[in-house]
Amino acid sequence: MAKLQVAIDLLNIDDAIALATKVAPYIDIIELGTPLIKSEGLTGIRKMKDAFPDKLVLADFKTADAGELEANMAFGAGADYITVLGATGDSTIAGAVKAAKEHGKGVVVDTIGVKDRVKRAQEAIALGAEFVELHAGLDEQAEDGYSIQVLIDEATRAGVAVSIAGGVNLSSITAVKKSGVTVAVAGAAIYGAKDPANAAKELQELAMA
Ligand SMILES: O=C(CO)[C@H](O)[C@H](O)COP(=O)(O)O
Repeated sequence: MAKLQVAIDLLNIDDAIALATKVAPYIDIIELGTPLIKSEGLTGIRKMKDAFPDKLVLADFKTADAGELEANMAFGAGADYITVLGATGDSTIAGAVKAAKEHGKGVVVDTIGVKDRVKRAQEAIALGAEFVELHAGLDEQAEDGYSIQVLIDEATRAGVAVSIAGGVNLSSITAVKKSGVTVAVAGAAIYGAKDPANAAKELQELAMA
């Protein structure tokens, strides 16, 4: 059974909260996507956590430096998780982990742009990350020949707690879940659906099957 995370890549917090209200019954983790955080800042995190105090809120900071400082900012605003780039140095991850321990929260390391995602995932878990996102970002997904299967294969051999992000949808969720992920991340498959609540419900049913 995998948890389901909705990645909200909208630009307006009121729209994001309206979407989260529709899908919350089927979702474990509400992610404020990087564009949403750049648009709305820490106030957006506060508003989302205030609206959903019983849900886990993930701030997709994609932190590249000043790990402890940025993690303190995110956790202080109410986030339960912050993302830190796997491509950055170990000390940045370690700094964010230090802040997470002080707040009783968690660090998710995002492997976007990392060549050897499995090796970096194992290193990140050793540094104290709660789980690692095996991630093909929106640009990589748009490249010719992209298939989520590469992430599914990596999850199968990672041997550590991972999520998959990058094209999780109703067609791929069963294979994603079977790969043993801790969390399946779905963005466009939910916020771009005609009926986001129904899309989230169907994804959750398959993630739990
Ligand atoms: O973090 C992200 C981009 O950097 C996206 O939220 C993540 O890739 C989700 O993608 P999708 O919409 O394909 O589910």
